[in-house]
Amino acid sequence: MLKFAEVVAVSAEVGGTRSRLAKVDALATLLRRAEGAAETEAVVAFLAGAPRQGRIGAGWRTIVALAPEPAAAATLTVGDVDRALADVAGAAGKGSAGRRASVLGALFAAATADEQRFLRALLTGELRQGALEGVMLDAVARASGVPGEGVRRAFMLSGRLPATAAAALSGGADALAVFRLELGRPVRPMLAAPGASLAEAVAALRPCVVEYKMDGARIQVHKRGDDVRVFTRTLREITGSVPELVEVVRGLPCRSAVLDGETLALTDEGRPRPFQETMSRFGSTVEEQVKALLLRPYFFDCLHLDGDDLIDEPLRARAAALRRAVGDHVIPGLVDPTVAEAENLTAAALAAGHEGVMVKDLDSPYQAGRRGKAWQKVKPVHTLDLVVLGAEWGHGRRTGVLSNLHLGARDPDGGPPVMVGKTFKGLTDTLLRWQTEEFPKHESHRDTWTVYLRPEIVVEIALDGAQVSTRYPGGVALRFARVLRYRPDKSPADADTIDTVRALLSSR
Ligand SMILES: Nc1ncnc2c1ncn2[C@@H]1O[C@H](COP(=O)(O)OP(=O)(O)OP(=O)(O)O)[C@@H](O)[C@H]1O
Repeated sequence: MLKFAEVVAVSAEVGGTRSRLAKVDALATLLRRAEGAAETEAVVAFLAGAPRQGRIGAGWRTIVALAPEPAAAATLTVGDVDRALADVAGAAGKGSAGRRASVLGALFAAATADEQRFLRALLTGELRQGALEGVMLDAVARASGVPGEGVRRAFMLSGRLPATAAAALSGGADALAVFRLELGRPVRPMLAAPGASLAEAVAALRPCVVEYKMDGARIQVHKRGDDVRVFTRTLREITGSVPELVEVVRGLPCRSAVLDGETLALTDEGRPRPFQETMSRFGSTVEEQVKALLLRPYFFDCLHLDGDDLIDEPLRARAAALRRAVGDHVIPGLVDPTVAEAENLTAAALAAGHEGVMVKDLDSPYQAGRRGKAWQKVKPVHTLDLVVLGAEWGHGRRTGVLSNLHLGARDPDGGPPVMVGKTFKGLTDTLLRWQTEEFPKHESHRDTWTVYLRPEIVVEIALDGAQVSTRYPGGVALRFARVLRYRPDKSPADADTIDTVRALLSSR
């Protein structure tokens, strides 16, 4: 039986080194020692910062207020903590608040000072480390002896890191092979790599499709008869917020389907409404709620149709299934166009207010969770998704307002984000107001000029490129960065990496 203190120690070790290899080693050593599925799942969930019970129903205030005298010796096991959290999460009905408080009180009282700190961070969500996923998958592969590809695939199909780890460690490759696309359970979306130019992307991927890259929000829709569910890019279910999409999909001429697409609302002139408005329909708080916006779906992929799994089929077959399944709701695009035709399509996409186009290899399978070369995006401006590390108080007209943002790129090895620049350009009054209200909720500390944040908020930045810098720790700084919009649909694990920023040095 693993001691909880061992998990806490490994978490500190992983956080304390920048070496990917050392992180993988430390995690794999611990995973090998876990006994049975429940213990493995709990260890992986703790290390990833997300208890497998999900939300346990105790608020932030309750948790930070728990400060009993720490235990002198580490006696808690992983199982003890996991059971206590299950108990707290399961408390329901009359007296449940009291029950939660007493179980949590006893748990904290049995914990050492280090364990208390870890638990507090775990339960307030501060420890949630999406960035650790890649490292953890490598560690699972190492500890189980299963090739990384098999582990990654099972995770992308299940979306569940603890269950993937438990299957790999208990049953190896055979247990992972059982993971399949399941109706009702979202898979990680396939992503696109930046393409250099339209002509190069078309030449590299031919035969290809070229489609509008619409400026909306990603959706994945699962239909089983009348049961329709809608998920976001981060696999959050939003079915209840988007009845009009549910209705469209219910009416499609198929029994069962898994569809991938983009959704947005249009103005009366048929141009895309601002991204923030679409996101506000997903229940986000970034901007004021915009009422009575009718979202429309534009589908571009089909992973399952009427009993057939298509995820490993080439795009050519998936696109044919898509047309059968959704008819008019297909995203605008051309199959196997000439470069001149693709250029006309791009001009039409930009003229209609969209971001650019996607070029996709017709022979490629659906690579869930991958940002591969089979899909390439071609956009006229560079954009990056960066993590907000802090914001400075403004001057003059902006006194008392959090303005100049500190921006960080993701460390692909799971370390803290690396600062690459600052900007206050592009911030509207609404965004400034929102920042000033929202940022203190994510504060880690502050000084006279700056409120520093936990790395939780992702912002999309437009820029002209990057330059070598001696001032910033990654050796690279953004050129002419300006804020485009906040990305509540992305977690810091989805942010662009320092390697992507460095790659811009050569692409000028
Ligand atoms: N035709 C399309 N095919 C695939 N994705 C599309 C298409 N049109 C719009 N999109 C959107 O573009 C995204 C894919 O681009 P990318 O892989 O760069 O993701 P991203 O990091 O969210 O990109 P960006 O920040 O540029 O939107 C998808 O997640 C989807 O929301």
